Amino acid sequence: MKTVQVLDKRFKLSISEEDIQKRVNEIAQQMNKDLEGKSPLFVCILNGAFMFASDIFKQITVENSSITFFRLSSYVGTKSTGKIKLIMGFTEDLANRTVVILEDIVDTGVTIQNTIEQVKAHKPKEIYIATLVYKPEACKVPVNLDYVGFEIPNKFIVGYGLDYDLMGRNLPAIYTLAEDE
Ligand SMILES: O=P(O)(O)OC[C@H]1O[C@H](OP(=O)(O)OP(=O)(O)O)[C@H](O)[C@@H]1O
Ligand SMILES: Nc1nc2[nH]cnc2c(=O)[nH]1
Repeated sequence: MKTVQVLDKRFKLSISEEDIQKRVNEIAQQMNKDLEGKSPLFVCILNGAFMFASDIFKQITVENSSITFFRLSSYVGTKSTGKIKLIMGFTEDLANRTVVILEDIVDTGVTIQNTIEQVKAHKPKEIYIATLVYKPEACKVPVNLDYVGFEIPNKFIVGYGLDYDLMGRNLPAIYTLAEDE
């Protein structure tokens, strides 16, 4: 399937399901090496990262790994509102833990920056950051990403957890908004 229609917009295939799975696998294997002996706590940023987090976490073999969920929201349609809303915070104790933040996308960087601040407030031992997709041209804040699946141009994407007006999250590949949309 080379193009998809999501609501009123057309999107073109940009990262295939096979390429995503291959890259996710590589990242998970690297994490298994880096996190050995650290009893890491993975933090999935809902909603968008649920698919990435699930695919990564299934392949984590590090002893005493656990996962929790944190929910923020800022996008409406294809645009960021610039304001982050905290919808669901942490219930776990992050103090002195190795925390691995799992994001689907770092775009302007505002969400990841906000997440890092909130995680830091809980005094973790260290923080690793993983994102499946990164838009370097769009990112407005300095952020140190430990694991990046794909660097992509500054265009709106959908699929593999990412939505357009709540739709399209179930697509197993990533699609980019068509040029003429
Ligand atoms: O780098 P930024 O410009 O801040 O954008 C990245 C964030 O945008 C999306 O979340 P969204 O606010 O759409 O919520 P959702 O995950 O529930 O779709 C995505 O899941 C990231 O968390
Ligand atoms: N669906 C979607 N959500 C985003 N959040 C930040 N950037 C994007 C994007 O390109 N697509």
